[in-house]
Amino acid sequence: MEEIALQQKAEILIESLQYIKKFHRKIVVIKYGGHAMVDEEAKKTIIQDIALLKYVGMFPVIVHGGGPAINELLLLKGIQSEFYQGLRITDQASMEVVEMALTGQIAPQITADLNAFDVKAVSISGKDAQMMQADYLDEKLGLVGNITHIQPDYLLNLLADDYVPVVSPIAFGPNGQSLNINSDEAAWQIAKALNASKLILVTDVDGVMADQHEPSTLIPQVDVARIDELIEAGIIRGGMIPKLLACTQAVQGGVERCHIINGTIQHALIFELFTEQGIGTMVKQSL
Ligand SMILES: Nc1ncnc2c1ncn2[C@@H]1O[C@H](COP(=O)(O)OP(=O)(O)O)[C@@H](O)[C@H]1O
Ligand SMILES: CC(=O)N[C@@H](CCC(=O)OP(=O)(O)O)C(=O)O
Repeated sequence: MEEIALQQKAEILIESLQYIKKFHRKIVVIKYGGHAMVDEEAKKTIIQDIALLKYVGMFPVIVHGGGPAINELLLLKGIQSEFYQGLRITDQASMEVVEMALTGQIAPQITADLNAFDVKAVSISGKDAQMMQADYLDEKLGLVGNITHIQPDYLLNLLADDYVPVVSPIAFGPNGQSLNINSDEAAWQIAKALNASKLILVTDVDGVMADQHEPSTLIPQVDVARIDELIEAGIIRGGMIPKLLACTQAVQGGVERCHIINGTIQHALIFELFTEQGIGTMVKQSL
């Protein structure tokens, strides 16, 4: 019995060998969405998975979100918040709260959790070293940014020194003004600038579904050429639109594959990266 269990363990490790080899020394950008951070058990396994990716020789880069935590802090401070097409209308008072939640709470927590696994993680704001530069997107949205340039040197130096960067989606705007960036947007821009092999968007739904409320209708692969059609048909709505647009930009910008996965499934990242069938929805470019 004991021997069979050991044999199975060895087989599992050998099955993952081809993937470990494929992604060795490759950059994988992981967008860790706010909704996937709500479940404590799943949160623990995401951190373990990232630590494992690092220890088998990949270069994970984390871009985190935190919509629910920002909402909670705004509520506590009595500040009303509204969204326009998935983007938070951000005035100066809200911006302070957004920055406090993202760079003051969420990034240091993810970093500390990773460091507890002896991974050298560091939290950085997109503003640091002017890494993520942006302009105002639309005056109706206030302090929301439109990324104009990613300066990747700082991130590349961190990776070369074996650090795992945990990036908050705050950009350096005109005169150093902090600008609020949707984290899906920050993630694809960073993935493209780093020439990443993969972009993985971790959310709290299984992927793109033909019927959004029916997990059995999961679409395992979407070609970028079909995305507009799926949006026009009303199959992809709400928060899924920026995700698929981010995937489109990433794969058109040279990132080989983009995946949307459910981070509330324990060890979702390992399923995606180290198994033949993967998990969630893969977005790829037509051949
Ligand atoms: N076709 C679809 N398949 C799956 N989810 C969809 C679809 N269309 C719209 N959605 C919505 O997109 C949401 C995911 O986006 P969002 O809530 O912004 O995630 P996150 O906070 O992780 O960035 C889902 O919870 C779901 O309500
Ligand atoms: C401009 C804009 O909307 N910024 C987002 C940034 C956080 C985010 O994107 O978090 P999720 O990934 O959890 O949604 C916001 O203020 O909520």
